[in-house]
Parts: sequence; C-alpha cells; structure tokens
Amino acid sequence: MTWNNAKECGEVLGDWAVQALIAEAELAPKPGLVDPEDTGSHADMTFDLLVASAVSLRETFGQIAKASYFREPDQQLREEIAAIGRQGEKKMMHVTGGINTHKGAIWVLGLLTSGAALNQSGQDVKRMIQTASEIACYPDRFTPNLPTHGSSVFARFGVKGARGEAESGFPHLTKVALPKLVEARRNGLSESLVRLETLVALIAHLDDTCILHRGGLAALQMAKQKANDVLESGGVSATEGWIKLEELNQSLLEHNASPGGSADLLAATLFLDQIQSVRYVDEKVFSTT
Ligand SMILES: CC(C)(COP(=O)(O)OP(=O)(O)OC[C@H]1O[C@@H](n2cnc3c(N)ncnc32)[C@H](O[C@H]2O[C@H](COP(=O)(O)OP(=O)(O)OP(=O)(O)O)[C@@H](O)[C@H]2O)[C@@H]1O)[C@@H](O)C(=O)NCCC(=O)NCCS
Ligand SMILES: Nc1ncnc2[nH]cnc12
Repeated sequence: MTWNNAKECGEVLGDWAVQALIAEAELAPKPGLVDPEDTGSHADMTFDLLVASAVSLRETFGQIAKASYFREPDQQLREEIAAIGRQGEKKMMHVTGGINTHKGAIWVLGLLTSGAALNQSGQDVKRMIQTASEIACYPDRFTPNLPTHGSSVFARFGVKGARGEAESGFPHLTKVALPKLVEARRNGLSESLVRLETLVALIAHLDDTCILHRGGLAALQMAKQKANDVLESGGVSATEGWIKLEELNQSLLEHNASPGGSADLLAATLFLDQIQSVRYVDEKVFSTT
C-alpha cells in the first residue's frame, strides 16, 4: 500500500472511500436505487446529490484514517471515530439539505477505513474486516439515545441491520459480496456487470433495514426472492437474468422500497477491492461455503 505516515494514510484512504462511493453511485441500472439513469424509489435524491454527498465525506474518512493510524482497536478509538462519523453525518445532511444519502456508508466505510489504517501489513483484507468488526463491538458511550429507522425496525422485526452486520464480522462482505465479485470476474463479465451481479447477490441475502422500514417484511421477502431469481436465471449477463433484474426493479418501485444497505455494502466491497485486488485472491480466502 502507498502511505508512509498518518497524513498520507488519511489522504489515500479518504480518496479511495470517496471513489468507492462514486463508483457505486455511477453503476447502472441499479434496482430501486439512485443512478445516472433514474432515481429509483427515491423522490428526494438525485445522482448529483449522491456524488456531492460522497465528495463531502472525503475529510471524514481521512480523519478516521489519521486517527486510526498505527493504533490498537479499543474503546477510546471506537469513541473517537464515532465522533468523527457523527460530524460526517452532519456534513452530509448539510450538503444534501437534510436528505440521508450515506448514513449507512459512513458507518461501514468508516469502520473499514479504520481497520485498514490500523493494519499496516496492508495486504490482508480479511484481517482489516476483522479489525473493523472488533472496533464496532466496543460500545460507544456517547451515541445519542434517539429513535432511528434502525431502532424502529429492530423493535418491529428484531433485525439488527447495519450494527449487527458490523458486530458479526461483516458476513455479507466476506461470504457474499467478495466471493461473488471474484466469481463474476472469473466468468469474464464486464466490470459493470461484475458489480451489478455483486449488488444483486447482496440484495438476495441482506436483511436491509432500508427496505424493511419502508415496505415491511413483504417487501424484504419479495426483494430477496426476486434477486435470487436473477441469479438462478443465469445472472445479469444472461437474457433471462436481465429480464428478472427489471422485474426486481419494478417490484421495488411498486413497494417504494430501496436496497440502500446493499448499496452501502457494494461501496464497501469496491473499497476493499481497491485496497487489495481480490481478483487473484485464492478462492478459499473468500469461500462461499
Ligand atoms: C450504527 C449506525 C448504523 C446507526 O444504527 P441505526 O440502526 O440506528 O441506523 P439507521 O438510521 O437505521 O441507519 C443504518 C443504515 O445502514 C444501512 N443498512 C441498512 N441495513 C443494513 C444492513 N443489514 N447492513 C448494512 N447496512 C445496512 C442503511 O443505509 C442506507 O440507506 C440509507 C437510507 O435509509 P433511510 O435512513 O432508511 O432513509 P430513507 O429510506 O430514504 O428514509 P425516508 O426517506 O423513508 O424517511 C442511506 O443512508 C444508505 O446509506 C441504513 O439506513 C451508525 O450510523 C452509528 O451509530 N453511527 C454513529 C457514528 C459512528 O459510530 N460511526 C462509527 C464509524 S464512522
Ligand atoms: N445509489 C443509492 N441510491 C439510494 N440510496 C443510496 N444510499 C447509498 N447509495 C445509494
């Protein structure tokens, strides 16, 4: 990796995190999500707003990286980066005029940025993910005790969402997204189809609280089933799979539902991919079994 001190670490990881968010935004056609072609299920969001939001977060990710450089995962670090993350949420809200574009992404990419800055060996993405999860498991004593979409979804459905994903070691990165990225590349898909296929795999598996709070269990089950139909029909590179992808998109629009959590995890996957090209990683490292 390409940094020699905390300042460089902040600059490099800040840039890569923003690039990953922009790459996610640019990918099209994403079902139910904002992309350059349409705004999916989001009446209040546009592609330009997503990009502006992403760019505004460079400093946040840079500060998290600098604060984490050569540190150990502990309670103090957890609370330091949480404070930076909350400032980042405020900046995002300021830039978007109060629209929540990237709250989940600040969480997942913030933790992974910290995990990457800590692990100076720099090569082992799996270890970065583990460290990020370890940090997430420390309680943040300064989290405001306010109701969120996530807390209401937990009360209604018992689904732990973004927090649970991080605390349990990001299983949807290690067992779903990264293996799918490797497999799709190995199958010779174009890079945008590789990313689309990875997003569909995430939607097929993730308990996305963004879908749940808008459309309830029916919308989540529908999204998972229809995303699975895409994969079972040969994936996004097959004619039948492409038809199923359009059906998934239509159904999400009908439910006014959006797989925002899957979008965030796709950005996280692209961030990790940038850190270490997973293309050549031994398939056992990110085995689906
Ligand atoms: C721990 C926090 C994530 C806060 O937890 P909480 O559960 O209270 O958070 P939520 O407000 O529910 O936001 C979590 C967002 O995470 C994304 N997400 C959803 N499901 C998953 C999942 N299974 N795994 C991973 N990520 C997931 C999702 O974000 C995307 O959707 C957002 C739009 O959703 P929503 O807010 O529901 O907005 P709309 O549907 O548009 O609302 P309406 O218009 O209908 O009103 C979008 O932002 C995407 O990013 C969830 O929304 C964490 O945030 C926290 O504690 N932060 C404090 C700072 C900190 O500790 N930072 C540490 C490192 S930086
Ligand atoms: N492309 C996207 N559309 C809507 N919400 C998002 N949150 C993160 N990425 C998103």
